[in-house]
Amino acid sequence: MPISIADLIELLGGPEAAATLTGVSPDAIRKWRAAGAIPSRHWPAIMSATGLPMEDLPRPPVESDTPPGATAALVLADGSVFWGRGFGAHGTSTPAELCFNTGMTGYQETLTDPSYAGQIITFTFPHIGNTGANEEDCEAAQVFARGLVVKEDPTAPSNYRATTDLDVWLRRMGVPGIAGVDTRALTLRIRDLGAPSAVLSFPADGKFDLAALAATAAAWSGLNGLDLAAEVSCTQPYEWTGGTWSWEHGFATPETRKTVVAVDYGAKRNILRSLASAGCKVIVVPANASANDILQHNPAGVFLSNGPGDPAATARYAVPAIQGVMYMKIPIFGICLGHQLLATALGGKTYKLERGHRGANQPVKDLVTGKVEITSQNHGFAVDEKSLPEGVEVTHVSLFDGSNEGIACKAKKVFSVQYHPEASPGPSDSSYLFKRFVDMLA
Ligand SMILES: NC(=O)CC[C@H](N)C(=O)O
Repeated sequence: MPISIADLIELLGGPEAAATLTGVSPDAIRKWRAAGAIPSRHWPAIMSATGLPMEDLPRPPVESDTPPGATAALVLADGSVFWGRGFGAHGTSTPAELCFNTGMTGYQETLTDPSYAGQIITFTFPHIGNTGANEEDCEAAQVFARGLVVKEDPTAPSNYRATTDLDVWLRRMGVPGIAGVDTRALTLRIRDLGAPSAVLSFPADGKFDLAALAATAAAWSGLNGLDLAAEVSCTQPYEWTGGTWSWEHGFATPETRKTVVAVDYGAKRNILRSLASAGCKVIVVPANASANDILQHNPAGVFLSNGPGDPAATARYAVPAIQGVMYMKIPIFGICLGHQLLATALGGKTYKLERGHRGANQPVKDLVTGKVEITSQNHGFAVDEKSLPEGVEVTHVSLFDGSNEGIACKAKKVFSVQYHPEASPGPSDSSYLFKRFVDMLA
């Protein structure tokens, strides 16, 4: 069966296809592209490998095309433009991976999750902002996401816990938002084309240079190979105090006994709170802490946090530290990026998912008990089960796409999950994992 250029490029993936196209005449490449034979997400790689100038990307409409009422634009690397109404902070985001999150609640926790560094978040739920914003529902002191895309304009908040509205809060956080976007069309595009690079622009003067915005997005190398944990981590060790929040009591002040060192690759606060509420005295150390830096606190256990970016890039310095801790037979628990790093330290590999998992309704099967948990998730990379060495057990699997969601190595007293047992936002079906970890500690 003859294979088309488009199939060939899809099959090889962008960079490999680009390499095979080196030496092919620019005119031929232009012709294929004009005929729609080159999937748009591979253009940047192919164009940079073949030396074709970026100006060859299709020209987006000129400035005078700004539709009436539009004050912000989401511009994708392929030059397509989604117009809307800006809110939050004026300005233009740095280029980022455009992803979507299916959560219906908890937008403030999602926005402050440091694992979203390097990404622009599209919410598929159309009404974002209804419950305003407050000081308590923050998973970090700032928003690391580079922009926010929503369907409806945020309305005035209706919630007794709100202290301000989403627009004002986002402005304070210095992050631009865009409303009025057809988020269903955008989500289908992200699903079908893979998470594209994009720039969100909400300029104070209302002027758009769309060609420049598209070129900025297209020139960005994407999340592959990027170590973002180092950018969002704390810089000095500190002790975390404070437990989880409840409606009756607010934040708990639990009694803590066993010392746990939590490596901060971009830790969400509710993980630290969950560890404290499970009885841990939590010492947080920076992402680049060595095994010695960790062990000097004499921990009963070590926790590896969630975090942004490509796990393979962070692994370069995180894996030797984790292996040093494992050598001392200290129990380890990892979540999300922490799961990917633990798997790497055990000899496994990670890869980028075709479609990331982001939302609060992700079914995961516990292969040990056969039970299904509905989980909160936010990841674009995953552990390759085939790469796991003997002695490492696969404990959880995604019921959406069969990808890995958890591992354990009993001999080494370590386990980890790809999803978020601390919820925030989302269901707390999996909160038992914090107790399981504490029960392992001497
Ligand atoms: N929430 C996380 O820790 C995300 C891990 C990693 N950055 C990924 O996208 O897969």
